[in-house]
Amino acid sequence: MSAYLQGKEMTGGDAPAPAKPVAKPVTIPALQAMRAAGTKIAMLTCYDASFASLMDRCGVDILLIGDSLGMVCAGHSSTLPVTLADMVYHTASVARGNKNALILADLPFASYATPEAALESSAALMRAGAQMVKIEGGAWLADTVRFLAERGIPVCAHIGLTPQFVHQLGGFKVQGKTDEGAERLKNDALALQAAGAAIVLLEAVPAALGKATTELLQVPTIGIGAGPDCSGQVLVMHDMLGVFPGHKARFVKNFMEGQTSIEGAVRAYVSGVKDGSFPAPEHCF
Ligand SMILES: Nc1nc(=O)c2c([nH]1)NC[C@@H]1CN(c3ccc(C(=O)N[C@@H](CCC(=O)O)C(=O)O)cc3)CN21
Ligand SMILES: CC(C)C(=O)C(=O)O
Ligand SMILES: [Mg+2]
Repeated sequence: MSAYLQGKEMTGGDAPAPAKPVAKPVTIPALQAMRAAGTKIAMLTCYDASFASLMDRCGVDILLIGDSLGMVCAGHSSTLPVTLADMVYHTASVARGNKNALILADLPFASYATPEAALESSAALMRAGAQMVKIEGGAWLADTVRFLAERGIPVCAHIGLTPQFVHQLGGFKVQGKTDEGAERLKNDALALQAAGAAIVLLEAVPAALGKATTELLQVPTIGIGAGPDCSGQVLVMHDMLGVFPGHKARFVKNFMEGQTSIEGAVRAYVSGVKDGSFPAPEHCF
């Protein structure tokens, strides 16, 4: 035995420290398993390498490079001015800071008008480090979802309040409030799942509809203003850190309150999602 090991044995005496759980990369099958096990999925938007490193360290499961960057980073009043080049730049930045979180990037406005355009735009994001792309729209996008999924591009389908449709919706308004609207949303979710969507994201819908849609689907759902019964939650990082100067939506909670660091706030968000305490009734429609 080497002197080094002998020395260790002589000073040792205590039981070996329990192995620190090694963080594993979050994969799409892992998200499906989390849904099956009832483990909530914690997602945050992220736009740069430093925050990616921090969020990854705090156990955020999915980092979303959201086209909300046009509003929170660039100061626009909607997400429409965001370009594919903007999304590629921020996706590559986040990917460089990340180790284990799954990287999801938004396809920006008008970059997925046809399946072929969606493939080309998605390929640019995947080359920059995205592992899944998100598109806004209902059953009309089923062919696009299938076209991407069949070619190795996992898709998150974003329904409910779809901010790229702000001009048709007449503002950032809660969706699925009527019986007809709720039925349409559920049918959209089923059609997108059948086309191969790996995740369905529900934005600004009544909590009861978030629950019903989640129960109807086999794939995980991620909610933002869609109640506590989705498989996971997402917030815009500037909202949960209380630094966005614009209008504060009902679903937003400032996790800096009661914390003394950004890392503390992100950890509070992750545990709030995981233990089901976020969203609370005051954050729901
Ligand atoms: N900072 C930020 N946070 C977001 O959540 C976000 C963005 N930006 N940009 C892109 C979209 C826009 N989103 C928004 C913006 C505002 C409301 C909002 O104020 N909703 C009203 C509902 C009003 C109604 O239905 O009449 C609310 O009271 O929450 C919702 C979603 C979500 N996304
Ligand atoms: C609000 C989330 C879901 C989003 O799409 C974004 O940040 O762009
Ligand atoms: Mg978006």
